[in-house]
Amino acid sequence: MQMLRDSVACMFFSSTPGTKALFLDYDGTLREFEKRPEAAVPSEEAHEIFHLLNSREDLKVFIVSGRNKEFLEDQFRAYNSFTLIAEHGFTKRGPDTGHKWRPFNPFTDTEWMVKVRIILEFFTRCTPGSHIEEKHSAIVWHYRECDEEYGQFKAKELMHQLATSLGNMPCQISQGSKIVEVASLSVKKGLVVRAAITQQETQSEPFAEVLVMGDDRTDESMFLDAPQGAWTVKVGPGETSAKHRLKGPAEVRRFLRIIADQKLPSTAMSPVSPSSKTPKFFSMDGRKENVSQEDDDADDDPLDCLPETEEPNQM
Ligand SMILES: O=P(O)(O)OC[C@H]1O[C@H](O[C@H]2O[C@H](CO)[C@@H](O)[C@H](O)[C@H]2O)[C@H](O)[C@@H](O)[C@@H]1O
Repeated sequence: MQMLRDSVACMFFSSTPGTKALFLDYDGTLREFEKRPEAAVPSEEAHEIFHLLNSREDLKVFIVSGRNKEFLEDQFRAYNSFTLIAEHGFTKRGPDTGHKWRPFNPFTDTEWMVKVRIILEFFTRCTPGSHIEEKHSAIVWHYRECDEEYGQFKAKELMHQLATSLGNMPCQISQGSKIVEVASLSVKKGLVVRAAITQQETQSEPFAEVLVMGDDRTDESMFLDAPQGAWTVKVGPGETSAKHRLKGPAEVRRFLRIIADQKLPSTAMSPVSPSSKTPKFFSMDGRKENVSQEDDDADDDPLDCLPETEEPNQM
């Protein structure tokens, strides 16, 4: 696995032909963690980057988050070219839904939440510092503010309790960053990526490039379901199926700023001219279409898109 190099950003310049897609997780990827979810809002610096990305007609930005629709709408409503995906793929809002929230699967069953809430309330009562976040299709037990060791111990116990109590109810239990989350079985971030790629293909304009960034276990399905030629980026440490890595949200924002600002740091040069490259196109069966040998090689070394005389800028 390689660290994501700055030079990869040149695949996402406006002078590169075709529409490019960015699938971005929120917590732990675009934003550092905070003790309470409501405190982790985008910084001014992040808003500047979102503003620049929003004004790029050649980019489609997808915020693929575990947050509920109210939070995402509050924070991202100014960016009307963005598609917002709430609760790991439960509902979405963007240009193609007329900026109205639409469920991905209108038959998502959430009746199991009543039973889960009772168990989480019991654990909250006996774990000082913990709290519950209730969403529309998922319910979360937070223990970031607990005593480190005791919180971890209770989280393990809760995972076990949920696994034995929920039987074959249509929900999935997962442990994220200082949270235990129970979500509807029919939601998965990877399905969002697949649907967007397929929709773009049916409009006869497959994405020229795809970038997927996430820090959490729920983001692994995006890495796995992304097309073969996609730039998949794990943010932070840990096992992953992503091909590249960045250290944390600050590096993610720095990388996105390079795309948004359209210049590579220190080299300050423009990317390869549009006419000198054939765009590579993705299809959902994992093959790349319309890919010349030259472009295939460019996948192996993104520095190929820079003029040969320049020194590469590596991270
Ligand atoms: O898919 P994401 O956008 O990464 O959302 C995953 C969960 O993120 C939130 O929890 C995390 O961030 C909180 C704020 O920094 C932090 O307090 C918590 O410990 C983290 O796990 C969110 O509250 C959850 O609903 C999301 O599922």
